[in-house]
Parts: sequence; C-alpha cells; structure tokens
Amino acid sequence: MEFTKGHGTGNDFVILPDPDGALDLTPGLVAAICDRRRGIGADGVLRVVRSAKHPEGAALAGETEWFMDYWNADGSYAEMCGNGARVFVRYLLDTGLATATDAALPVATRAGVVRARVDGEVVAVEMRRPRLYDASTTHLDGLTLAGTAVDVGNPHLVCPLPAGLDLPELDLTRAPQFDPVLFPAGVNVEFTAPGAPVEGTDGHVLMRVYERGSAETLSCGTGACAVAAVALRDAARDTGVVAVDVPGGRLTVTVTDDTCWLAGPAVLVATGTLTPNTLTTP
Ligand SMILES: N[C@@H](CCC[C@H](N)C(=O)O)C(=O)O
Repeated sequence: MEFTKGHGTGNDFVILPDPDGALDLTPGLVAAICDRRRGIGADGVLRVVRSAKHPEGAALAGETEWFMDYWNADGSYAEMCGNGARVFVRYLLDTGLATATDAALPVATRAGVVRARVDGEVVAVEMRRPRLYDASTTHLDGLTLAGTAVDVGNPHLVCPLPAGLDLPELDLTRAPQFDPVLFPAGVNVEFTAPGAPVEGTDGHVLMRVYERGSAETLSCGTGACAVAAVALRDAARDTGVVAVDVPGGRLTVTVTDDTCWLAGPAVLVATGTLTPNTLTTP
C-alpha cells in the first residue's frame, strides 16, 4: 500500500491513494497507521478516492472528481478537516491528479464541496461561514471554562481563557469534559488567548486545541475558523481577517458574509510503502 505523509502547520496526515475505492479501510487499520510508535504516526488519514466511487461522495461527483475521506487518529471519522483539505489539495496537485488553474479547485468532503486556491507554499480552502450557537462550558483539570459552540461542518467549543491563566499552563494530556446533550457526537475544544495586533488583520488569537478523535494536535484548521468567528463576534464585526497562532504555526482566516477562507502552508514530506499485515493496535 503506497502512502504519502504531509502536514499543515503541524497537523499531520497519512494520505492513502485509493482512486477506485477498493481499499478495505477499517477503524482498526486507521488507528494502527496513526499509531506514532507502531505505525507511521499521524493525527488522521486522508483517503483519496474518486467521488463517484465513494458512497458519501457520489452525490457530489458532478461537481468534483475527488472525495476527501477523512478519518481521525482513533479510527472515527469526521465531517470536515480544514488542514486535511489543504494537504489533500497539495497532494492532488503534486501527483498530477488535478491541475492548478485560475478557478478554485473543488474537493468533495462529508460537509459538502470546498474550493481551494494555491499560492506557492500556501494553500487556502473556502468553507462555509462558521455558525455560532449556544454558550456552554468545558471542565479541564479542575477548571470550568465558559465557551461558545460553533459549527464549521464539524463541532467546536471555543473557550477563551480568563485573565491570569495562560495557554502553556493547560494540561491537555487528558480530554476536556463537555455537555453530552449539546454535543452528542463529541466536540473539538479550542482554548484561546488574545495575541498582539498583526498588521493587515482585524484580530489575532492564540489557540491550543484538543481534537475529537485525535487528542491535542499542533493545529486544527476548522478550529481556527471557529476561533476567528468568535473573535469577530466579540469585536462586534460580521466579517474580517483573523490571524490564529497555533503551536504549529500561523493560520489566516478570512470570514466573509457567507464563506470562510482558511490559509496556511501545506507540505508533503515523505512517500513510502505500508505493509498493513505488520501493523498492530495496542
Ligand atoms: N484537524 C482538523 C479537524 C479534524 C476533525 C476533528 N478532529 C473532528 O473530529 O471533528 C482540521 O484541521 O480541521
């Protein structure tokens, strides 16, 4: 089984080409591939499959050839992955499965079609505008933090830290607790603090994230979009540009009236051959 490894601001993925949807990808195999000691190691898997050949992509086959079949490191799958989409586009272009044109490149996901533009190292994807919902809380390490539920195609809870508490102090080795009624399918939890002004932006936020199905990661693209939408609301703005600094680098989020552009570096770092029968899960 051929694979490619790539990442976007440190959010890393194993990419499996499976154009005809022939691969028997199971939760156990995904978890074994993503295991950082016994497998290749990654925050998630991106299966590259023709839209027409995937049950959830078939309805979008008229709009785009490729479906991003995204799986979290624990073998669960998610509706959307912003950094994954950016790395997926880098893969399509570098392998010649798609060509860059002036028109934005469409990619099918479980959350619908996203469109991408590439400018050198930077890949930007256009998703729908994040939707802000209820206030809620999370419990972490004896702390109770208030937050806002945000839907970016997948679920998020954005929790600004109170004054006196710094992001590096958080212990994210264990999962934050959340309201299971509000988030029956789980949630990605973002913790934020204000950043110093950045020229050319309307806001700057520092963020750490605990991802559903993958634990703490160095970056989360949809999380950055959720964080930007909350920052703009708190600044009494409908639209704007927000720099979001994650442990793996900087993402730039542009929220418009009805869409949200997520931009940042996306790189491929390795290719290889995987021998699935040698993989074991803990
Ligand atoms: N890292 C991703 C989000 C991946 C999915 C998430 N863990 C979920 O279960 O919703 C991103 O860059 O958006």
